[in-house]
Amino acid sequence: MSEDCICQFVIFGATGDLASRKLLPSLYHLQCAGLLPEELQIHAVGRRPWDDSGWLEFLREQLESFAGDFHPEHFEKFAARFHYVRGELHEADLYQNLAKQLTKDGAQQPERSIFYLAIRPQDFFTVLQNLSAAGFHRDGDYRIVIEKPFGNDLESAIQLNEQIHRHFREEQIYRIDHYLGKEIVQNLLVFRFANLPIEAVWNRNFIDHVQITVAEDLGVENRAGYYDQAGALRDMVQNHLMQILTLVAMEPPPSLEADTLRDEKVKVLRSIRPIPKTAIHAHAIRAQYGPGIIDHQHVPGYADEPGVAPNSITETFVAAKFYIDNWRWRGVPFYLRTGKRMPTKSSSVAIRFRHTPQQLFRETPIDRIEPNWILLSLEPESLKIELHVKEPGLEMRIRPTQLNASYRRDGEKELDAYEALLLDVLEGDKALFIRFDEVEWAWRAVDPFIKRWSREMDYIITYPAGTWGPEEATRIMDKEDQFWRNQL
Ligand SMILES: NC(=O)C1=CN([C@@H]2O[C@H](COP(=O)(O)OP(=O)(O)OC[C@H]3O[C@@H](n4cnc5c(N)ncnc54)[C@H](OP(=O)(O)O)[C@@H]3O)[C@@H](O)[C@H]2O)C=CC1
Ligand SMILES: O=C1O[C@H](COP(=O)(O)O)[C@@H](O)[C@H](O)[C@H]1O
Repeated sequence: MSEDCICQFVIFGATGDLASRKLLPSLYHLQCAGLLPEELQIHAVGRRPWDDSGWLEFLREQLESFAGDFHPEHFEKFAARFHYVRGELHEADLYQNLAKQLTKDGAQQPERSIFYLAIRPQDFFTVLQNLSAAGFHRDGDYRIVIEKPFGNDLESAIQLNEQIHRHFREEQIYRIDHYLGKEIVQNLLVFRFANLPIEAVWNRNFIDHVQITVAEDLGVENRAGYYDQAGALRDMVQNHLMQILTLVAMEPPPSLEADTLRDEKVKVLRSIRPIPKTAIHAHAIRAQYGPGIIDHQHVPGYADEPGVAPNSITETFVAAKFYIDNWRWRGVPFYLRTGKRMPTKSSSVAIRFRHTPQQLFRETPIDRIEPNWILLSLEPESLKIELHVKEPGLEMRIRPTQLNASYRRDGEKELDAYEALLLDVLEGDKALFIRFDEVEWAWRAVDPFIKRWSREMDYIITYPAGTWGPEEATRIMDKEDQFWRNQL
């Protein structure tokens, strides 16, 4: 066994949606690419009454469904790394069994290990406390990967952080936001800071508004246990969308070192204008999907999904407006929107520029002249700039065209966000993980909505599945000529 290899990887919540959809396929792809340390053992923790063979059957099914390419010969080697550990998260037995399994014969302490918390946020602390009591403490070489949302609101996030620090050192904590592992999200930094013409117009003098959309066609699937408590604001806005916002809005950092980047991101979050209690409805709208049609198939509404509480008013859609009160962005609205059961999976940053000061080409009706846009699509990946050109012919009519700056060359393969971030955890590289002050200031930005909505528990508007959300979502826009950009 190589000396500096961290060779024990424990997944809490190994039977959950995150594990099935993302973690297990990513680990499997790393296996296929020969990127996992030879000695790595993976301990799958779940409460289902299985032995190793029951787990392996489940593992195979999940990989066949979600890994894309299933190779029996890679699977055999991958499967050989696994052990199933059955237990309830709040019972000490589980951790004692784990400690036995991770302690070599004759050793005093369990081996160096990574613990991945792919569980509901309300269980994070229970697990950490139990781990610490079982001997996986701050003095050993243990890495803890904590999923988002970190906490349930500002207060609980601060409390959770304090509690964690009683048992573990900050260096041991990897707060993950997998959007930071997406290459196109990282490409935002390159686009902005490696291109002089872009950075020169990236401010309030030229930009009318910014839209960040993360749309999913999936519904809640089988994860109501987690989602019905969380809702879209906590699940997506507080973390993924806020992280994208910081990368769009931040100042150039002095270097790409993890902490200098985080310092700049925190400055953005601290500059977000606090939303007064009386202005919540002008700044945000929440909604829940009803029944509808996606891909020609009827799908049920959220209220009829398995595990959703009767009369749940959990939001599956949020549109919100933020202002960043600094020299660069004062007065420019940032519109954020996310939803489940929208027509398609698509995530984007759409930046609309102001109109030119003079309308010279009068043969094109003024209401048909859309200002320039920069359209950065995270999924499917693309980067476009929308400009005007002259329509061929005698008249000076203009029409929009798109410059496509998409950057992936044929054959260049996308590394999945989780693959990249899991490798970082194995290598101990924290550059793409979140510092607590980022979490804290992101909660401060969304906390006014949480507080207000927690007092409005009797009603939520709905939108038909397969649509771009409720029509009311344009209500938060500042000007009549602003509209959600659905097609890029
Ligand atoms: N799903 C996704 O796409 C993503 C999820 N995340 C984050 O991952 C975390 C988990 O989400 P997700 O996987 O969707 O949630 P799920 O509800 O699908 O999974 C929760 C997991 O915890 C297990 N569990 C729950 N209670 C206990 C218990 N008392 N004892 C033992 N095990 C228990 C469940 O076991 P069982 O299967 O038996 O119920 C399941 O394996 C959340 O923080 C979420 O924000 C982050 C990015 C993407
Ligand atoms: O964190 C989460 O992200 C997924 C969407 O991730 P993506 O990489 O597929 O865009 C979302 O489905 C889930 O609800 C949320 O917890």
